[in-house]
Amino acid sequence: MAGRATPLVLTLASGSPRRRALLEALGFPLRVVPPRVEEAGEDLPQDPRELALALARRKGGEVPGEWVLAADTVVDLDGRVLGKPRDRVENHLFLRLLSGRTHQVHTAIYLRTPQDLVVEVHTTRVRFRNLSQEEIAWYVQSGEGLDKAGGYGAQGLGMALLEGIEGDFYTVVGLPVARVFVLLWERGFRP
Ligand SMILES: Cc1cn([C@H]2C[C@H](O)[C@@H](COP(=O)(O)OP(=O)(O)OP(=O)(O)O)O2)c(=O)[nH]c1=O
Repeated sequence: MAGRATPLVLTLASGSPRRRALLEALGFPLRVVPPRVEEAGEDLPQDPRELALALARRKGGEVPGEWVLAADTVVDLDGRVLGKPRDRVENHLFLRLLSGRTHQVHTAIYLRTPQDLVVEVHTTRVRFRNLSQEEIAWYVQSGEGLDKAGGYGAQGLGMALLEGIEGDFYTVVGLPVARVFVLLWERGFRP
């Protein structure tokens, strides 16, 4: 119809319910297309930040659309990547490693627009309390950490494990949402 622009839709190349909820909370019209990518492999970088960037690119590059957003979150304990735990035993191990220490959470974002492509990585430092074996067992049996990088969710029961956070909280839970908001806003995509 003359004079009526097609409403913009942001294609979210992610199966993460967290990412979806954050963008929906801001009112962005979304189309969710989970990418089917291998998140492991010999061809991926070892460096945690580079790994997050490579995976975000891989996810976003898979999905067609005019406005496409993808992200990847990596937990980095002194250079060692802690991915999603394979099972409860590994989740237990991860929490023992994280206990009483500070780690970094890197979230890379990939935003493809009709004008350009932005790929960048954001980092937040998270410090865990000293956790007892009983506390770790309590958390692991909840199952909350199993689908999350590092084996915990700072937005859920995992809040009880934290001593402090330095940086953007939303970077920890999977999307530096204020930065995404700015990138979209600057390009004329407003919720
Ligand atoms: C550290 C941490 C991670 N996470 C989540 C965010 C991400 O969803 C997940 C890391 O895995 P990702 O591979 O980044 O994302 P995903 O597999 O859930 O979704 P997709 O690849 O389809 O986009 O861990 C939390 O929800 N809370 C936390 O505190």
